[in-house]
Amino acid sequence: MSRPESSLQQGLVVTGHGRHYVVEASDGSRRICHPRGKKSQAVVGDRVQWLAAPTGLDEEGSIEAIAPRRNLFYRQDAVRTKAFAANIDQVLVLLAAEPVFSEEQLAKSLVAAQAAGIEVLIGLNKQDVQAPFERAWQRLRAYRQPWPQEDPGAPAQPLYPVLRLQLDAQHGGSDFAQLRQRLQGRATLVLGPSGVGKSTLINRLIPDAAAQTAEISRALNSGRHTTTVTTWYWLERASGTAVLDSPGFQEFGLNHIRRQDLPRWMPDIGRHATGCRFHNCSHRHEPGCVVRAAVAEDDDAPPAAPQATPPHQALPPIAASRYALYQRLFEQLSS
Ligand SMILES: Nc1nc2c(ncn2[C@@H]2O[C@H](COP(=O)(O)OP(=O)(O)OP(=O)(O)O)[C@@H](O)[C@H]2O)c(=O)[nH]1
Ligand SMILES: [Zn+2]
Repeated sequence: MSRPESSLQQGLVVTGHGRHYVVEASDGSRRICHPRGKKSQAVVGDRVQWLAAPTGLDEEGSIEAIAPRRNLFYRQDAVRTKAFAANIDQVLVLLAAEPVFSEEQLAKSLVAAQAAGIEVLIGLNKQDVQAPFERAWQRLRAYRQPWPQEDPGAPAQPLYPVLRLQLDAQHGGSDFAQLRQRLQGRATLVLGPSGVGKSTLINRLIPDAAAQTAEISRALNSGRHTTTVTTWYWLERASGTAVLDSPGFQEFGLNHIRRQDLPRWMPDIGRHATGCRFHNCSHRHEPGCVVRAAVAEDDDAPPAAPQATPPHQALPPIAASRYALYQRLFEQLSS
């Protein structure tokens, strides 16, 4: 009996668990695929070539090849650093008035995203919980601080976009329209600690998300809670607008990042780190360090007048909390 040979097709990995992946074909249909061979480790967001099993034999396909990735995002568990998503345009770090967030976790996720060449934005949810929201908003002051751009003609931009959200309300919060705009045409990975409103956001953006996840976990038969799996949801396939739900970011790690590269991924440190006496200055104890000289006395002090010495003119000071984080991350990372 001769069977028709199936041919290679293009697909997108929309979720995966163990050695099972859900691959979406160009017509939107989805099926479970196994990777061919032991080494190929696909992650969500991978563009793959897959082969359908001959009709009538098996529903499951096989992943034959993974296309080169634009970027790759890592997370950390107790034992190792693991890639978990690829080809992402943007990371949204979602925080909330409550629970109180860890600035170290925030800084780490920003560093990881930037090191992967991915744009970032921060959302602060639960605007209705007023006093805690105000405290959290103040804690984000260094992140909201406008910085002059490298191009002297360009207007100053916040270190990171920080959006005020109220995701369980009809209006979505002061900056919800801006969030929608920033999501448009991009694949955005949503990161954030437990309880900040990630599910609320996903369900709001994708009304049938719960049904989709139920279907996927049935298909994968994972028997696990589905938020342990990163999943790709389309908001609008035609424009390439998608959001990716992800496991909580307490598992976040930076072991793949070299500590001497840290200033590149902490733009407030990096922008100042151009005039130190030693070219390999670690910005911790060296004489003639421009970074240490630029650290604000403390975070509650009014912003110091910009230093007038070129080439650092008009750069704002580095917040003391950000410099402390730099030191801590530097010590955590391997050389
Ligand atoms: N007050 C207030 N509560 C909100 C807002 N958005 C979400 N919540 C509530 O915050 C709680 C946590 O929201 P979830 O969407 O489950 O948070 P999550 O980030 O998915 O949490 P995990 O599933 O633990 O990762 C829920 O009780 C929501 O109803 C908001 O804007 N204001
Ligand atoms: Zn220095």
